[in-house]
Amino acid sequence: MATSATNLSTQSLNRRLSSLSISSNNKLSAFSLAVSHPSRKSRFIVLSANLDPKPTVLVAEKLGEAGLELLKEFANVDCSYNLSPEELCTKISLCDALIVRSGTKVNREVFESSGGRLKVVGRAGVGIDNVDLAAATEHGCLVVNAPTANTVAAAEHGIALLAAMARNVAQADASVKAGKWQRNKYVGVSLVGKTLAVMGFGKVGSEVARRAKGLGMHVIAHDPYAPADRARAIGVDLVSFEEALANADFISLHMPLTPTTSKMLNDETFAKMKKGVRIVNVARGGVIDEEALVKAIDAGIVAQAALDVFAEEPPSKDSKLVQHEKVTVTPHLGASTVEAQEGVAIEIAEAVVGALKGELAATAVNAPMVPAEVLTELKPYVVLAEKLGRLAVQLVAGGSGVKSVKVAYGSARAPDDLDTRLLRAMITKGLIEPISSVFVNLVNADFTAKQRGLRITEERTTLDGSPESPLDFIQVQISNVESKFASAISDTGEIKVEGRVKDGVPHLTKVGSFEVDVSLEGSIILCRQVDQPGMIGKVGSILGEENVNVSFMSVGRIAPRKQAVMAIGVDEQPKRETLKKIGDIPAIEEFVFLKL
Ligand SMILES: NC(=O)C1=CN([C@@H]2O[C@H](COP(=O)(O)OP(=O)(O)OC[C@H]3O[C@@H](n4cnc5c(N)ncnc54)[C@H](O)[C@@H]3O)[C@@H](O)[C@H]2O)C=CC1
Ligand SMILES: O=C(O)C(=O)COP(=O)(O)O
Repeated sequence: MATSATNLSTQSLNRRLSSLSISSNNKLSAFSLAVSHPSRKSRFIVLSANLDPKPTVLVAEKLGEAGLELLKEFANVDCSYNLSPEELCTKISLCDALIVRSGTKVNREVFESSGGRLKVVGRAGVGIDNVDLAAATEHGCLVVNAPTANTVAAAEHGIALLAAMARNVAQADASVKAGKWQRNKYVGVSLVGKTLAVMGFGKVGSEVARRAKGLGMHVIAHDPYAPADRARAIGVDLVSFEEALANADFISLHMPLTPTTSKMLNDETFAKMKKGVRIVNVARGGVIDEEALVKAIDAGIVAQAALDVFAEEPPSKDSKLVQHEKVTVTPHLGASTVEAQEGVAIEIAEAVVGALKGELAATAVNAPMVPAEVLTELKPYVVLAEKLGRLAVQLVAGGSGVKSVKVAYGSARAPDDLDTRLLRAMITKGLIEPISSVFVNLVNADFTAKQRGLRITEERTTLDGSPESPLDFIQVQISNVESKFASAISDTGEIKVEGRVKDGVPHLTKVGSFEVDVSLEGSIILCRQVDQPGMIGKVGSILGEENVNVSFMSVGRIAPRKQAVMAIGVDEQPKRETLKKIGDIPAIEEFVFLKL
């Protein structure tokens, strides 16, 4: 890896070659050019090009070796720890994926600086409060995490802090090392028979509860979203927030940091706690109002606290909370066991590699998670959905402005058995990409549609028949627009295209009110003509003369010798003159060429 910075002034632009990334075989793998433009607000525009077919993964915090090995099999891996925010923003334009732990803020500026190249952010752990999910989604960047591999480590650390706090282990240790022997000062309290309130009964919370029961504690839990049967199975009572506060001798926090949980423990809530309560936090510092905690300790409401996490990390050296003798602290070590870090590294490397390969991630945070078996089944319908979107939008006459799209799914399956989020996203992609420079994927589809004022409604028709295949047909209708191919307008006035999957291949089966049957591969010419003999031959020979290969032809007609629509699948894009020759055939009333 080499970095060079050279100043090249021009009249109006101040360009700076910000970084050069050289792959291990010393070939230039990518470059980025940072341009600061005086007339624009933005500090710089990053132009970058990837000259290496292998994607580049920036690992910005320490990751287990096994995960790095997995990444290296597939990508160029750049391990650069302790980057400043500016360095991260500069480097990111050369990266397809970024892997972080809790110590890196992946904010909006990071996504903006990536110049669209960053496709995946992998959080090697659970909490994604350090990643700006809205910005990621707006930039079409998938965020994945590693939600399971550090659960036990975090729960064990919670229990370690609970016991260490109750028996003053850290304070007594420091005292002995300072040459003292203060046996009376460090008398502790017992855990057995005490009530522990677990706040947030998810993966870590339930493992803490299980272990605390083993220590003879009475465990209650508060979690508005936890299933009661999971709590019952462990022998834990789910209670209200107020009940938990009023009854707990110990409170252990295990919820994510969200706008709702931010400063959940504050002056008001400390006042509702049992006098002498002890608090453990291995979740996120921000769920406690730290100033209020210091006050509650000094007022004798809270007897002790044991904290692994802080609102600001690292906390300031003179933090009253950290320095308080009744507070035991660790530097965010919950996930830091050898075993957990290996597990997390593998879990995140697999998720990031899968996402870079275009697979749908099982641990996606900002996109629908689609189980592998559902995906296999839906695959051809996903292709069909995108192609129908592409066809429909190309039928709109310029300037009409697409605002309202109705998608109808015909299926013999019960509505609950058909998850259409993936299909809707692909239709959106098909509708938007041909008419804009925006890149649409599963992550940003709904956001992009909303931003463009595109309203997509879905309707399902439950059909009789076999629920073996997930869908019978998909229809895309665009309302309140004119069409450049009038025959695509249905009886009810919308542009309408319908498709089906036949033998695993997506087919166009209806245009407006005309039934056709053409496989959706290559591109399509649609012609409306007066139904008469010889039309297929005439059009076919014009295309043949111009060396355009016809893959499929189908004619749909209202009645013999009346109007018909001919759909012709072509492998190559015909030249403008060739299309004109088709249009000049006297019986052809209108025609359109559609790129798939
Ligand atoms: N200190 C460390 O190194 C580690 C910290 N963590 C943190 O621990 C926390 C829990 O992680 P997991 O159990 O894996 O997550 P999880 O998602 O399995 O569980 C979180 C639970 O909190 C509940 N919850 C959400 N809002 C709540 C509210 N207002 N009140 C009560 N409960 C609420 C959810 O329903 C869920 O059951 C997260 O904040 C995570 O970032 C996790 C691993 C290591
Ligand atoms: O997984 C989590 O939520 C954690 O807090 C662990 O953080 P870390 O990966 O150790 O920086």
